[in-house]
Amino acid sequence: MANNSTNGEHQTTTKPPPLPSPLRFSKFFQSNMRILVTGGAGFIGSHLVDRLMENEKNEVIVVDNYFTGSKDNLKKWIGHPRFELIRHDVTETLLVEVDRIYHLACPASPIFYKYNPVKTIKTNVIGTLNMLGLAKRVGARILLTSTSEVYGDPLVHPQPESYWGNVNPIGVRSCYDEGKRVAETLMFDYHRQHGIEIRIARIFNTYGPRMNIDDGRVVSNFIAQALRDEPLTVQNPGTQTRSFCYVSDLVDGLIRLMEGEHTGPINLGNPGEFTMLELAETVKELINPEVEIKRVENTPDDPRQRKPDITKAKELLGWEPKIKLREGLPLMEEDFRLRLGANKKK
Ligand SMILES: NC(=O)c1ccc[n+]([C@@H]2O[C@H](COP(=O)([O-])OP(=O)(O)OC[C@H]3O[C@@H](n4cnc5c(N)ncnc54)[C@H](O)[C@@H]3O)[C@@H](O)[C@H]2O)c1
Ligand SMILES: O=C(O)[C@H]1O[C@H](OP(=O)(O)OP(=O)(O)OC[C@H]2O[C@@H](n3ccc(=O)[nH]c3=O)[C@H](O)[C@@H]2O)[C@H](O)[C@@H](O)[C@@H]1O
Repeated sequence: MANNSTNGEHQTTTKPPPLPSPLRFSKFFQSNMRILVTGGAGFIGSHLVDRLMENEKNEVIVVDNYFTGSKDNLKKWIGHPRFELIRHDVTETLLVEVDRIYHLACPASPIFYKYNPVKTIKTNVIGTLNMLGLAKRVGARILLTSTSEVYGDPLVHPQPESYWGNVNPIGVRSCYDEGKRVAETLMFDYHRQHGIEIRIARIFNTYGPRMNIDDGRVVSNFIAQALRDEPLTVQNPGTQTRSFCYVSDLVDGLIRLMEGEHTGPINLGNPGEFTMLELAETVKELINPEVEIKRVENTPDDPRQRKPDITKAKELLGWEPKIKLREGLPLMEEDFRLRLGANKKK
């Protein structure tokens, strides 16, 4: 079972990238970097937009269909002269003059991506094709937010980028994990065939403020449950593991990857690994020591373990996460308290 040998990073292209639009060289052109963020109204996307907007040389355009995202996440930028927000579904074509494309659009919570699996596949395949077509037409560099789910239920632990994965192609999660695998394939085919500048991040579970309260993912579920005095629902067996990365660390990694020299795929995640029972105990201790922990049925094909090998991110991007789970959970708790109107217990 070993690691597989052919990894994208070594497959170079001989074609030069296409030239940007002639408008880029016109005397009226402003020196700003124009950046498209698909899925920018979502959890990670809106934090990425905040960071990109801090640089006064950046203009940011967000496209989103608001399936799981919300204008609320971007309210501080609406009306800003360097910011534009477009209601658009990435399964339809789009033409905008941009230099960079951060392609995040895709529901990420298993509950939401399984809700309409055909739409999830279309978003991953047709959506990524459309964004690659745009990148080709305007000469933009494009970054795909892929996922640790491309490793499926991994038989190698921790997971390096060279591992090809253990994925069920016909299961209820396949719309997402196989969808992202095809999206990665498309990225490399456009790179080899058309010289497009690509970047691929394989993101491991990320958490933080602005996650939807009823998002269904484990960290947001446990925090909301603890604040509502509801039992923390640990899905069986409870020994399955995940590694949780705080969103500000992740955004830093995404920007380093986009502006660096390497195509990836590169794992971005926090190697701290916890069982779901350990996570529940930690949330209970930090947020509500009285809350009950309840065992519930799991869903099919739930990966049993996940932990990123981040050697490449360290060496090639000089990146590693700074915020530990015990530091990140209280930051998220504060945001959830405000939104739920839950007072702190003395
Ligand atoms: N959060 C994580 O732990 C994690 C882990 C691995 C990968 N990722 C990837 O990162 C990206 C962002 O994840 P997130 O956690 O912010 O999720 P999210 O659901 O909060 O954000 C996704 C955004 O994409 C939008 N969207 C969905 N389908 C669309 C479509 N067809 N057209 C236009 N917009 C569409 C949604 O409305 C939402 O604003 C996703 O691509 C996800 O696969 C996230
Ligand atoms: O890291 C990733 O690549 C992926 O991480 C998550 O996928 P998953 O880890 O399955 O997300 P959760 O729904 O948060 O589940 C994590 C674990 O917690 C368990 N869980 C979930 C919810 C809950 O209430 N209780 C509970 O024990 C699940 O069984 C699972 O074992 C994201 O939602 C995916 O979009 C992302 O691509």
